[in-house]
Amino acid sequence: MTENSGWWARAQEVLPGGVNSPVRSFRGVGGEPFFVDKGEGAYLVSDQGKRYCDYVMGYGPLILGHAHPQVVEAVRAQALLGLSYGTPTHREVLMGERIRSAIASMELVRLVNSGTEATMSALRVARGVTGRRLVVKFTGSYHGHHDSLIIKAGSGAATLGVPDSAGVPEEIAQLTMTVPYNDIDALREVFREHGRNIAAVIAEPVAGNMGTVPPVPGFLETIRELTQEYGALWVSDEVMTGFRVTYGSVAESRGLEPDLITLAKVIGAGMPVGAYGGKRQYMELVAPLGAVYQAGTFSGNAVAMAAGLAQLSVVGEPHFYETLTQRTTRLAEGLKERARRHGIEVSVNQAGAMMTLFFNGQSPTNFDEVAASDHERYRRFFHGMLERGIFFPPSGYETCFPSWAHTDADIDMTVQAADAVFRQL
Ligand SMILES: Cc1ncc(COP(=O)(O)O)c(C=O)c1O
Ligand SMILES: N[C@H](C=O)CCC(=O)O
Repeated sequence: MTENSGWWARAQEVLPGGVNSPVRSFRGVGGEPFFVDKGEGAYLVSDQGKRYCDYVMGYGPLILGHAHPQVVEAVRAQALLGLSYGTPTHREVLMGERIRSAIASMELVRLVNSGTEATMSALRVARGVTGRRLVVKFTGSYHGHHDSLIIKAGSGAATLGVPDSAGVPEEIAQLTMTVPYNDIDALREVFREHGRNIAAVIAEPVAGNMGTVPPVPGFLETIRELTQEYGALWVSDEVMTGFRVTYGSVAESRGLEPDLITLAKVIGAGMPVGAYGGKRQYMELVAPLGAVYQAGTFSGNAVAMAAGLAQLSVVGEPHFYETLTQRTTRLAEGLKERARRHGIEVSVNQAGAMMTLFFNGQSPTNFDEVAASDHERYRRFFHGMLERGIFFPPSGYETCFPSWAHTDADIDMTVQAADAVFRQL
C-alpha cells in the first residue's frame, strides 16, 4: 500500500482504471499508485511531500533526470513564442539533421507524436514499399498499441495478461506472425515458409518491454540477412534504445544498417515525440512525396522540438554514455551482490543505461524465461523499495532507467535499501 491522498478514488471515477496508460495503475504489483507534484533531478515528489528516487523516469525519455535546466529553459523560451503553428519551423529541420547526423541510415526523417505513431507509420511504409501484407514481431516485444502490433505484446499488456488485445479484427491479427525473441532457428523457419509475403520484421535491438533482454550474438545479424534475402524491410524499433543505450541507434552501433528506424522517448526529453526514417528510396514514398499517407496536426511540435534538441545537445557531449553506463553497472552489480549475500537468486540484464533485476538465477533471453522469474518476489521487492522512497518499475516486465541526475550516492543509497529489502524477502 502506498500513501493515499484521495485522488486515486477520484481518478478511478473518471479515468479507465484511474490512469491514462495501464502500467501506471500498479496492477502488476498491487497497491495504489502515488500522485506526483513535481520531479527534481533523480527524484519525484508526491502530492504528500514524499520523495522517491526514480528509476522509471517517465519510462525512459528523461535521460537527464527531471526538469533539467537546459531542457526547461528551451521549453520556456519556445512557449513564449507560441506552442504550435501548423507551418514549418527551423527546429524541425534541426531535429531531422541532428538525428541523421547520429544515425546515417535515417536519410529522411518524419517526426510524429509518439512511439506508437512511429512504428505504425514505419509498417505502413514497409507494406507500401513491398506491396506485401505480413509482418513479423517477437513475443514479449512492445511496439505501441496499434492493431498490427498489439499481439503477443510485452509491457503492460504482458503484465496484465492481455498480450492480444480485444478489438483487433482477426483479419488484421492474422497478418502478424510472432517468433520468440532471440530464436534464430524459428525466424529462419518463418522465412522459409512465408518469406516472399513478409513486408517487415520489426524488432527492438535490445528488448526493453519484457524487462531488458539483450540480443544473443547473431540475432540482429540474422534479421538483416533474412530480410535482405527475401526482399522484406527490417524496422529497428529504437523508441526505447535510441539515444538511451548509445548516441544514436543500437543497430548501427553494431555495424548493421536497418531499412527503417523508429525513435521517440529520449529525442523528446519528456515531450510527446516520435520519429521514423530510413533510406531515401523508402521514405520518398511518404506523403507529400509519395503514396503512403501519414500526417499530424502536432507533428514536429515547436515546444517538443525545443525540449528534444536541448536534451540531445547535452547527451552528445563526450563520455556521456560511458559515464551513464558505468553508473548503471554500479547499480546492477550492487543489487546482485546484495541479493547474493542474502541467498536470493537474481540476475540483472543490462544494456547501457537500461537494466532489469529478475528474480531468476538465469539471465532471461526471451519472454518465456522472463515469465518464469519469480514475479511474486518482484512484487514484494517493489513495495519494500517504495516504502524506502525508491521507485522501481511497477512490473517485472519493465526496464529501469537510471539517469544522468542519479549520483553515485543515490545509487549506493538504493543498493543499501535493496539490502534491507532482500533481507526480508
Ligand atoms: C520499443 C517501443 N516501441 C514503441 C513504444 C510505443 O511508444 P509510445 O508509448 O510513445 O506510443 C514503446 C513504449 O511505449 C516502446 O518501448
Ligand atoms: N513499457 C512501456 C513503454 O516503454 C511503458 C509506457 C506505457 O505504456 O505507459
